[in-house]
Amino acid sequence: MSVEKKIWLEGLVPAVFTPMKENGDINFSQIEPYCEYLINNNITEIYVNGTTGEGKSLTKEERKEVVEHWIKVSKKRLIVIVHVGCINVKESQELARHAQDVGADAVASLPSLFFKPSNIDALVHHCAEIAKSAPTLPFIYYHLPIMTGVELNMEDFSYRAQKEIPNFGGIKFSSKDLPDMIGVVFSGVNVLFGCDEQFVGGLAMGAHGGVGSLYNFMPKIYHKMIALIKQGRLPEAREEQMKGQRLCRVMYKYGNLQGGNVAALKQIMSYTGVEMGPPRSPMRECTKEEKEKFKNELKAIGFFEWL
Ligand SMILES: CC(=O)N[C@@H]([C@@H](O)[C@H](O)[C@H](O)CO)[C@@H](O)CC(=O)C(=O)O
Repeated sequence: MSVEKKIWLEGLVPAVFTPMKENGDINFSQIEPYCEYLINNNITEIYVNGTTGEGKSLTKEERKEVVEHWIKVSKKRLIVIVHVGCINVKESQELARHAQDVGADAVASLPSLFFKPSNIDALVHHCAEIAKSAPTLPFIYYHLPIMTGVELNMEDFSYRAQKEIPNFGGIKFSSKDLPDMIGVVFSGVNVLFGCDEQFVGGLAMGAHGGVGSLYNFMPKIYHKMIALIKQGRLPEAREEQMKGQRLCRVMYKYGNLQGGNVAALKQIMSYTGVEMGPPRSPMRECTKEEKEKFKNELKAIGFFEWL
C-alpha cells in the first residue's frame, strides 16, 4: 500500500489541549466550541494528543476518543495530525491504525521512551514499525529531546528515514538546535518547528511552519509574524516575537508552580472563552490566589490585547 494522503504544512499548527472536567475526566463537550474557535482564527491544521494535549497522560481508549471527536466536529475543515507515541510499540501501532481508520491526515510519534534508541538504526527501525501500521498516511517524527532525552542527529535520521520508511513525511522539530534543523530542511522534508519562543529564528533557518501550544491563543500574533517575515520586515517580526517571549516568561513561572507548563498554558487558553479545565496529574490547577496573580501578570504584559 502506498501513501495516499500527502501533506506539506506551512502555517501554524496548534498542538491542541485536551479539555478536562474538575473530576479529571475528559470534557468532550468543549471540543466542538474549541474547533469553531480555531477555525474562526484562520487555523487549518491541528496536532492532537501531543505534549500540550497531555497525550501521555491519557489512556489508549481516551486517546482514540479524543481523535474521533476532533475528526467528527472538524468535518474535514482541519487537517488532523495524530500523535500516537506510547511506551510500547504495539500500542503505538494500534493508535496509528486507529488514526488511519477514522480519517486522520497524518500520524506522528515520539521515539520509544524507556528503552531509548541509542543510535539512528534503532530510531529508524522503531519509526518504521509504527509507520507501517498506517501506510496510507504520512508519518512525522516528533523530535522533543528536552522531554525524551533522545538527542540523535536529525539530518542523518531524515536521510535514512526517507530511504527506509515509504510514508515518511517530515519532522516536528521541538529542539532549539537550529544548526541540526537546517540540515533537516536541506534533506528535503517538511519541517515543523516546535519552539514558539524562537519561531522567527526557526523560520529564518528554513522551517516551513510551526506546531506549538501558543498558536492556540496567540494565532493573530503568530500569523502576523509569518506575514512580516515573508515581507522581509524583520524588526517588526521581532516585536511580535517579543510578545511570545513575554508570555512565556510568565507562563514558565506559573507552570513551575503547577508542576508543568501545560497546566499554566491551559489556564491561559481558558481566557479565550474555551474552558480547558484542570490538567491531569502530576500537574495541578492554580489556586484561586495564584489565578488572580497570574491574570494580573498577563494583563501587565498586554496579553489580553493579543487575543
Ligand atoms: C516542550 C513543549 O511542550 N513544547 C511545546 C511548545 O509549544 C512550548 O509550549 C512553547 O514553545 C513554550 O515553551 C510544543 O513543541 C509541544 C507540542 O507541539 C505538542 O504539544 O506536542
